[in-house]
Order: sequence, then structure tokens, then C-alpha cells
Amino acid sequence: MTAVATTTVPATNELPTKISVRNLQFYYGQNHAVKDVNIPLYTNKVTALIGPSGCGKSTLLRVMNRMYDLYPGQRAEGEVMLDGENILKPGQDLNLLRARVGMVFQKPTPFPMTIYENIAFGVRLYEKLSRADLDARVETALRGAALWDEVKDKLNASGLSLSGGQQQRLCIARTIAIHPEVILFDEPCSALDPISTAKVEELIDELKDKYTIAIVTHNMQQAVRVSEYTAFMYLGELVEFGTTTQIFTAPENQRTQNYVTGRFG
Ligand SMILES: Nc1ncnc2c1ncn2[C@@H]1O[C@H](COP(=O)(O)OP(=O)(O)OP(=O)(O)O)[C@@H](O)[C@H]1O
Repeated sequence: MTAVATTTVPATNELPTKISVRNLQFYYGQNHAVKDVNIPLYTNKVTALIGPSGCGKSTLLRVMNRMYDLYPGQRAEGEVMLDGENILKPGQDLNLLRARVGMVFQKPTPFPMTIYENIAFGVRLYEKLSRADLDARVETALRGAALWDEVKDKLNASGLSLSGGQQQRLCIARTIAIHPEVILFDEPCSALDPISTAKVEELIDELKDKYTIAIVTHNMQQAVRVSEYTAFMYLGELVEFGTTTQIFTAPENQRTQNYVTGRFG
């Protein structure tokens, strides 16, 4: 197999960068899953991570808020600069980091609590708000996640009583309620029907005004619809990074071309 081409440096590197991943290596024990990856997440932009199964997309995402730290035997080397500070350095406050860099998972994961508590619970971990302020925070988060109108009359119902699409928007509301700066979406629509998917995509488009976003997706149309930048990964390496338009219409690397045109993957 030929070596993967050198990563393309975007012509856009003067854009403000929220997260800059530099020379990242990631290991699951002996398995070298991410190999010398360099990638920016530009401020208030949506970046899609695409590539065949097992290429390291989710791993890369999980490094950006050190989710891997919860598991023994997993380690990262290199730098992940968040506003110029390396979050891989020892001594980080990981709770604070995960509040700044929130994550929405593939399967909706509401807590077994009321809709209201699903959101209030996380807020209380970080802030002491009056009841009125907490109510307002819950409402704003639910509005921000385009769910308010559907749940405003049943805030005391269980989060688990909602449909899958509503549950995913509840998880997004829970994430934005603690005012993150970055939101990482790991295949957020893979368990959703087309209508719920469209709602979550619309929401991502709105959220980028306030947050920097990365999304892992297997759905090429989704990457085109929601992202401005796209990174194509293959076997743990970053093959190509560029604007989504360039990656999908004029990729520089043959492997990217083959993948985005559906010839492998
Ligand atoms: N917990 C784990 N222990 C050991 N190896 C793992 C673990 N999780 C992932 N890997 C390996 O790391 C590599 C990258 O996996 P990762 O889940 O990041 O890929 P992915 O591109 O997100 O795949 P998919 O699209 O299938 O979700 C794969 O070779 C995978 O087998």
C-alpha cells in the first residue's frame, strides 16, 4: 500500500483557530490509532471528520475533551491547543475542560430524570443559580436546541419518554446549557429518522454562530450540508483537510476522491 500523502495545508490558516491539534499520536495500548495528525478547528465554523470505519475519527474527537482519560491504557501524545493552551498537559481541570468542550454522542443518552432535571443537573455542577435563573437557563437551552415548543408543557416528564430525535435535542440542550465554547458531535444523527436528522442538522447550522463545532459523520451529504471544512482520515492519518467545497468537488488526493465519490469506504 502506498504511503498516505502529506497533509494539505489549508489556504485559510489566517482564520481564528479555536482548537489546533498538532502532531497528535493516539494509542489504545499497543494500537497506534491516530498517527501524527495536525488539524485546526476554526472558530465558529463547522468541521466534518470523515473517513472509513476505524480510521480514527471518533478517537480524534475524544482527544479534544480528553474523554479517553476515563479509560486506562489509552494515551495521547502531541498537542491539542485550546485558545493557545495545551489541554494534554498534566494538571488540567478535566471537569472544566469538558464544560468548555462539550460532546454529543451517537446514541441519545438522556439521564433517567425529568426533562427539566436533565438540563438543570449539569448546570448545578458548575454554577449556583437561583430557581428563577435556573428556570431561565433551562428554557434558553431548550429553545437553543429547538425543543422548547415540544416540551414546555411537560418539563416534569421523564427525558426517556421523548422520541429518539427529541432525546438527541435534549442532549444538545444539556450540552449548551453549560455554555461550552466547542461542541463535538459524534455521528449525532445515526440513530435518527430523516425528519429528526434534518432538525438536528438545522440546529447545528444555527449553533455555529455561537460555538465552534466538529462533527464525525459517515453521511457524505450531511458533511456537505452542515460543514464548512472537512478532514478526510484514513488508517489513522489525516489525508486531506480543506474547505468542504474543495474536498467534495476538487480533492487533491486520489484516496479522498475515491472516498467522497463512494468508490470505497
Ligand atoms: N477501546 C478501544 N480499544 C482498542 N482499540 C480501539 C478502541 N476504540 C477504537 N479502537 C481502534 O482504534 C482505531 C480507530 O477507531 P475509531 O473508533 O476512532 O474509528 P472511527 O473512524 O471513528 O470508526 P467508526 O466510523 O467505525 O466509528 C480502530 O482501529 C479501532 O479498532
